[in-house]
Formats: sequence, structure tokens, C-alpha cells
Amino acid sequence: MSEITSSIPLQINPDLQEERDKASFNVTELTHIIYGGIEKTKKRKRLEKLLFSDPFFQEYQNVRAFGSRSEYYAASVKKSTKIFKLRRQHKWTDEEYETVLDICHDDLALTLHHTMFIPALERLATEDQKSKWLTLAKQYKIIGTYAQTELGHGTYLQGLETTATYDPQTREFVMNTPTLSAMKWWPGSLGKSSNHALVLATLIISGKKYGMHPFLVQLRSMDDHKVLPGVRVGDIGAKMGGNSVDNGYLILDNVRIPRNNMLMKNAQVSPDGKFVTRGPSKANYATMMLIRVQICTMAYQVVSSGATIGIRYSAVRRQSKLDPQDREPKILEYQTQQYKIFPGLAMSYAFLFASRSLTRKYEEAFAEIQRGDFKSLPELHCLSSGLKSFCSEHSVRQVEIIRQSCGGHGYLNAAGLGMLVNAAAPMITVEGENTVMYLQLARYILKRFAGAMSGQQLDGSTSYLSMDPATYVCPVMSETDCRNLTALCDIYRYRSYMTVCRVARQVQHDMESDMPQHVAINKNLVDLVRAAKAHSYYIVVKDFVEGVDALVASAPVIKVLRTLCCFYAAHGIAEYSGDFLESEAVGLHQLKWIKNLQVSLLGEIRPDAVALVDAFDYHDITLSSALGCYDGNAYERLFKSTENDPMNKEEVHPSYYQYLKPFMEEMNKSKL
Ligand SMILES: CCCCCCCCC/C=C/C(=O)SCCNC(=O)CCNC(=O)[C@H](O)C(C)(C)COP(=O)(O)OP(=O)(O)OC[C@H]1O[C@@H](n2cnc3c(N)ncnc32)[C@H](O)[C@@H]1OP(=O)(O)O
Ligand SMILES: Cc1cc2nc3c(=O)[nH]c(=O)nc-3n(C[C@H](O)[C@H](O)[C@H](O)COP(=O)(O)OP(=O)(O)OC[C@H]3O[C@@H](n4cnc5c(N)ncnc54)[C@H](O)[C@@H]3O)c2cc1C
Repeated sequence: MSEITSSIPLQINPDLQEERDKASFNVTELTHIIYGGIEKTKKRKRLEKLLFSDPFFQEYQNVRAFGSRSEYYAASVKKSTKIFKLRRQHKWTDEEYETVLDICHDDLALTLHHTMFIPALERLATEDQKSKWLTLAKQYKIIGTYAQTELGHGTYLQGLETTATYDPQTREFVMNTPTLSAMKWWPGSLGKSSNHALVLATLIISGKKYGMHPFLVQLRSMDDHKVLPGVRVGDIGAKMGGNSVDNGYLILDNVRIPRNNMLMKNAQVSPDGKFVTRGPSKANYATMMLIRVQICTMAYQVVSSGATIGIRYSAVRRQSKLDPQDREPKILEYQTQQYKIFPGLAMSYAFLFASRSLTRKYEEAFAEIQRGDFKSLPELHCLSSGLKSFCSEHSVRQVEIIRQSCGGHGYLNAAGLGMLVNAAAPMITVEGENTVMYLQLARYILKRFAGAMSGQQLDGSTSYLSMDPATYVCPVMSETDCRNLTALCDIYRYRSYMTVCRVARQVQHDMESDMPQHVAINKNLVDLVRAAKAHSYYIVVKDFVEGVDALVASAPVIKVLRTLCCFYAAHGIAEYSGDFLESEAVGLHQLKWIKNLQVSLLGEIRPDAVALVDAFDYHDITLSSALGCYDGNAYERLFKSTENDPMNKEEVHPSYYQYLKPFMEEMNKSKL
């Protein structure tokens, strides 16, 4: 009788324990730094315990892995309502609720209610409207979504076709979807869950258009959830990932809503149909900016989860031979394996510091905006657009590389990596498609560069564009200089400056050659995006360097983070060496030194790799990966995962009786 069973050993895999024993720093100390202090770590642990002591959260993993789309959605609605009830019961603050979403990896059918509907009401409604709608939303007496994107337009908001026509006789807005391309298409939680939607529509008064404004529309009956007259709503179909969410379509046919259902913080329509604006024209775009900032944090969570799975698995997986006399090594010993995974590890910490810095800037600017001071809005819009694009692009790409680094098992759903990549992939598209967002940043940078050229003193993230490039000398004079974080940061800054400068001059030259501005811009779009990427890379490296420099921590923690920071910067220069050489931020000698350093840093990071991902302190249920579990018992967990596979329910699958058996019988009878 075989002794092979699917029971999970109680002890930690010795290969993983060995890694933990040799860590050079205190993991708990780093965990506290990551979560913002010991109290926050403790609070997160308490919340985790509260959530995961409910067996439902374990069962949910099975539905997620093996359920049909409809079962997965239903389980996710159940999960959402459980969490909403717990929130009310325990009176969680917004911060505590955010922590719960992080713990659950935001895998909630009703996620849009909290991530967009409530923030939109907070930002776009008047105080009176808030006291009504926001209160109802926070008490879950209404469930809502943010319905902006249409079948025909997502990026170009001025092209939205849904109309809200004011009728002064009845003091109502008449909401319409005039064409096929005008139907709302994509909003999360719209298809089946929400009974209300914040519909972004073009306001029309007496035949004149007044741009995009937010309107609160009831979609479903509060008694039986049936769709209201004039409303057609449904799910848009299965997606690559994120299938717990019912992204939906919405068609409105002469749906009348009271005048007060237009959210009027930024613009008002008086009962007799007069239109008055307050604040800047882009004030109604405020909710998108918030989510762009949050996407940077999500990108950190995605890449750090991927790195945790990849590194733990690589420490317990043994394959092939290094030393012919020795046993098969852990695959983490292979330099190529380190080169696939450590960039994701370093990126995790880079994005942690960058997203933290961006969130702080956002909160400061938001407080100013609330006081009616909009001066930081353009800078914040462009910084958040650039970093949203940069962090999402890099994290999704890196997690896919990590998935590949796990060999065949990485391809299994049970590994958790495919689901992670697929769920994270839309970060590149949502809240502004990345190229478009990079171009928003590029447009801002060009303006700032032109300002600097005309002698303006710049401040904020683009202040370096006032530099005199003639004074630049590559700060790396020897191999040892390559470890100087300030020097590496200067190299990024100069590369960005030169990339911006080159495209700015080209656009200017094209326009001076009588090319219309839009033609000149389109001719240079690729280089404009390149400039925005170079600027974003510089900001991320700068935030990482400054973040590590400002840390109050023990010497071993600072040392290991400085090593990671150095690796992150060196790796970027090596990866994009063409750009760095072309901009003359480095010469061939420096590039060679930096590439050598990058490779030798792999070996320095290696002994701390497991400890560095342990510090993220992800709960096994949050990671949802047989390969990345804390105990490292990857094989046992993979085998165990097959128990829940519906394919293994019967010894003989029904398809045998239906198809295979008659086929075999026919074949056996056949004389051919
Ligand atoms: C795990 C993962 C799960 C991931 C899943 C997570 C779930 C998320 C759910 C997703 C929800 C959504 O996607 S909701 C839908 C999101 N949709 C979007 O993000 C749409 C993207 N499009 C836009 O934001 C805009 O239309 C944009 C591309 C910027 C162009 O706008 P316009 O044409 O109106 O403006 P432009 O002519 O380009 O610019 C005019 C000026 O306005 C400025 N401007 C533009 N936007 C601005 C803004 N927000 N704040 C301030 N200023 C702004 C520009 O800088 C210009 O300044 P000057 O140069 O000074 O004139
Ligand atoms: C999972 C998911 C969830 C979503 N949730 C919501 C939601 O809750 N609410 C909501 O309202 N919307 C939602 N959306 C929609 C999302 O916001 C849009 O898909 C997104 O803004 C991109 O717009 P688009 O689809 O029109 O892309 P397009 O603009 O059609 O992009 C297609 C291509 O055209 C290029 N392009 C377009 N314009 C330009 C330009 N000016 N310059 C250069 N290139 C350009 C882009 O770079 C891209 O390569 C969601 C989308 C997804 C995938």
C-alpha cells in the first residue's frame, strides 16, 4: 500500500526553515516598517484572525478555484455582505476597512460600492446631498457603482454620449442612451449587484451641451431588485480574470430623475435651468485621481504577493545539478532564477516607498482642494497618471516572469500566480489606459520644460527640468561609486532630463517647420511616452532612495534595504541600457560596472530573500497559493488541492458513459 497521502505536514519545510534561520535582519521589525508601525501590524493581525476564523473564507477559495462563474459571483456577493456586516458591527474606520480589503485582495463582487461609489459621492456631492445619499450608501441602504465608460468611449470623456437633458417643467433630468455606442459598458458591480449608479452623462439644457456631470440613477427596485422601467442592465460576460465582479452594461430610455440627483458640488443647475460652475473644469474627474493613487498601492501588493510565492517555492523546489557531487540544489541557487525573481522583490520595496510617498502627496493636496485651493491639482494629476501607469505596467510584467520562473507548477491555478496576473492585468487599462495616462504626464512635462527654458523656477516633481545639463558629469567614477544611491538617482534624473529635452526640441522643431501642433505631437508620441516613462522611473528610484535614507531602523534592516534599492536602480539601468547610453547619463565603462554590480548583488540578496518576502506577512488565505504557503509544503498542498477538483469527484467521469464508452465500443466492433 502506497504511503503517499495528501495530508499536510505540521512542520515547516526544512529547506524553508534553513532560509529563515540565516536571515541577517529581524523580519518582524521590517514587517512593522511595511505596515506603518507595531500597532498597525497588530491591528491587521486581529482583523485577519477575525476574518479567517470563519470557515467560509477557506471554502471561498474552493469556489474561486473550481466554481462556475455564477457560483463564484454568488460566493463573492456573500463575502461582500459578510464584510459589510462586520464593518458595521465592529464600526471599522476607513483605514481598517482598507486593511480588510488588502487582506481579501479586494476580491469582492460589490467592491465598486466602496472603492468608487462612496468616494465619488464624497467628492462630487454637496453637503446636503451627502447627508442624504452618502449616509444611505454608508449604511448599505443603497448599493451603487460608478458608470462612466461606454461601449464607444472610455478614454475620451468628452466623447461620452449618454445624455441628461434638463426639463424645467418637471424639474427633472431625462436620462438617455441615444446610440448603441452610448450604452454604459464595463462598470464593476453594475450587471447584477447595484441598485443605484452614478451615471456620468453629458448635461443638456435648452439644447446646449455643458460637458460631463454625475447623476444618481436608481436602477432596480428596493423591494425585489427588479429592473426599473426604462432601464436595461446586465453582465458583459466572462473576463480573463476578476470574474467575481459583475462588470455590466446599462441602457437608459427616458429615465426621469429629480433635479437634486445631479451631484452639484462642482456645478449646479438651478430649478429654472441656469447652469453655474464652481472650481476647475476637471473637478468632476476627482474620483479617478484617487483610484490612480490606489492602483500604485495595488501594484505593490500584486508584485510583493508574486515575489512571496516565487521565492518561497524556489527555496523548496530542488532540480538538476550544480555541484555534480552534491544533491540537487534549491532552484533559488541558480543565478538565472535569482535574476528572474529578485527584480520583483526589489520592485516590491520600490513600489512600497513610491506609493507611500504618492499617497502622502495626494492626502496633502486633497486637504488643500477641500479648502478650495486647487494649485497642486495639475502636478498631482500628472504624477498620479505617470505612477499609475508605471507601477501597473511593471508589476504585471514582473509577476508573469515570476509565474514562468515556477516552471510547470506555475501554470496551475493552485499556484495562485496565473490568477494574480489575470486579476491584476486590468490595472493597465482601468482609470485611464496607461499610454494615454503617460501622455497626460508627457504633456505636463513639456509645459514645465518650456517654462524652465523661459527662465521659470520650477518646483515639485519636475523641478529638475531647470537643471543646466552642461554641469552634468556622471557621478559614477569607479566600481565602488556604483553602490552610491544618490549617484544612481542622479543618473536616472539626467536620463529623464535628456529624454524630455530631446522630444521637446523635436516637437518644437516640427512645429516651427509649419507642422500643425496635433501632427507634430502625433509624430512624436512614442518618444513622449518614453519621456514620461523615464520621468516616472526617476521618481520611483528617488522615492525609494529617500525612503530608505529617512528610515529609523536597525543597521541590518537598513543595510538589506539599501542593497535592494541599489539592485533596483542598477537593474533598471542594465535593462534600459540603450536609453541610458543614448542620453549619455552613463558611458560604456559605467554601464559595465553597473551591470557587474547588478549581478553580484543577486548573491548578496540571496541569503535574505525568504526573510524579505516573509516580512510582507501575507496570510496563506490571502496568497491563495499552494506554492507560496508559509510552511513551504508545496507538494503536499498541490496534491491536497486536487481533492476539491470536481473532475476527481467520481472515479469514472459521466462523459465516459456518454461519449467515450460508445466510441470505444464502436471502434472495437469496427473491422477497419
Ligand atoms: C488587483 C487589480 C484590480 C484592478 C481593478 C480595480 C477596479 C477599478 C475600477 C475601474 C474603474 C474605472 O475604470 S472608472 C473609469 C476611468 N476612466 C478614466 O480614467 C478615463 C480616462 N480619461 C481621462 O481621464 C480623460 O478624459 C483624459 C484622458 C485625461 C483626457 O481628458 P480631456 O480630453 O478632458 O482633457 P485634455 O484635453 O487631455 O486635458 C485638459 C486639461 O485637463 C487636465 N486634466 C485631465 N484630467 C485631469 C484630472 N483628473 N485632474 C486634473 N486635471 C486634469 C489635463 O492635464 C489638461 O491640462 P492642461 O494641459 O493644463 O490644459
Ligand atoms: C476590469 C475593468 C473594470 C472596469 N471598471 C470600470 C468601472 O467601474 N467604471 C467605468 O466607468 N469604467 C470601467 N472600466 C473601463 C475602463 O476605465 C476603460 O476601459 C479605460 O478607461 C480605457 O478606455 P477604453 O476602453 O476606451 O480604451 P481605448 O481608449 O479604446 O484604448 C484602446 C487603445 O487606444 C489607444 N488610445 C486611445 N486614445 C488615445 C490617445 N489619445 N492617444 C494615444 N493612444 C490612444 C490606447 O493607448 C489603447 O492602446 C473598466 C475596465 C476594465 C477592463
